[in-house]
Amino acid sequence: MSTQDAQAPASSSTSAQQQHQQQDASGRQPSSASSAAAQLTGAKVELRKVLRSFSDFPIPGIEFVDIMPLFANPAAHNTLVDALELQIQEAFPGGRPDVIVGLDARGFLFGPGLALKLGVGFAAVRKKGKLPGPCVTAEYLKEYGADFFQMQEDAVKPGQKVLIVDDIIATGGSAKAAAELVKQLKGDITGFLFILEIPGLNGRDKLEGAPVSILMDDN
Ligand SMILES: O=P(O)(O)OC[C@H]1O[C@H](OP(=O)(O)OP(=O)(O)O)[C@H](O)[C@@H]1O
Ligand SMILES: Nc1ncnc2[nH]cnc12
Repeated sequence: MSTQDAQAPASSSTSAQQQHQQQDASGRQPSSASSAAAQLTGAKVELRKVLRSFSDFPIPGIEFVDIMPLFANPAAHNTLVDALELQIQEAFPGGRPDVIVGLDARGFLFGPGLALKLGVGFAAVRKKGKLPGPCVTAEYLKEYGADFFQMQEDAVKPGQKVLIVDDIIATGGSAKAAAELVKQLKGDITGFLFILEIPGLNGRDKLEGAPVSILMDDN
């Protein structure tokens, strides 16, 4: 194991919405936008401290970023979901999506909770052979192998606004395949949201036509 051990972020369980409504230390009511921006900046700092990484997992040469500590502690989990909600408001000003599409398996850790918080539906992209009924299929290559993804044919309705979410973008192969599935279902992809990016793999270059937002982006 390397880097930091899991720590709970200092953040309280105050929701993003509640935080908007609080006054600052001087007693003035800060603008909702600047309050949200400050909350988001603080959350990113705290969440970074919680991540850890493992060398040579699952195969030699891969530096594996472990996101599980984000979910091990309720304060970190709450900070994450609040931060993702704020990131969506900041990065995708066109309004809420109709559906959040999350990728098997780590996109399932926070995608449904985020969809619930936004009051929208959640749809699953699963590895081949796991979903019953008629499905659409797309092949993809990722950082350490090839695979197939599927979605149920009725998971997204034609014209629905779709936000695709996953924990990590590495080569971008998984997210690209998820986008192909949404396009097969005639969904309208409004964007891609990731918690973090593995640098040096140019994953974003594979995702054309919709904005990409990364919560823990260094830029
Ligand atoms: O950008 P890419 O190169 O496609 O890599 C990113 C994908 O790889 C990881 O999933 P993985 O396939 O390891 O499956 P898991 O979520 O089931 O662990 C990660 O959760 C992303 O989905
Ligand atoms: N380096 C990495 N760490 C964690 N998850 C990954 N998925 C693809 N590449 C990864």
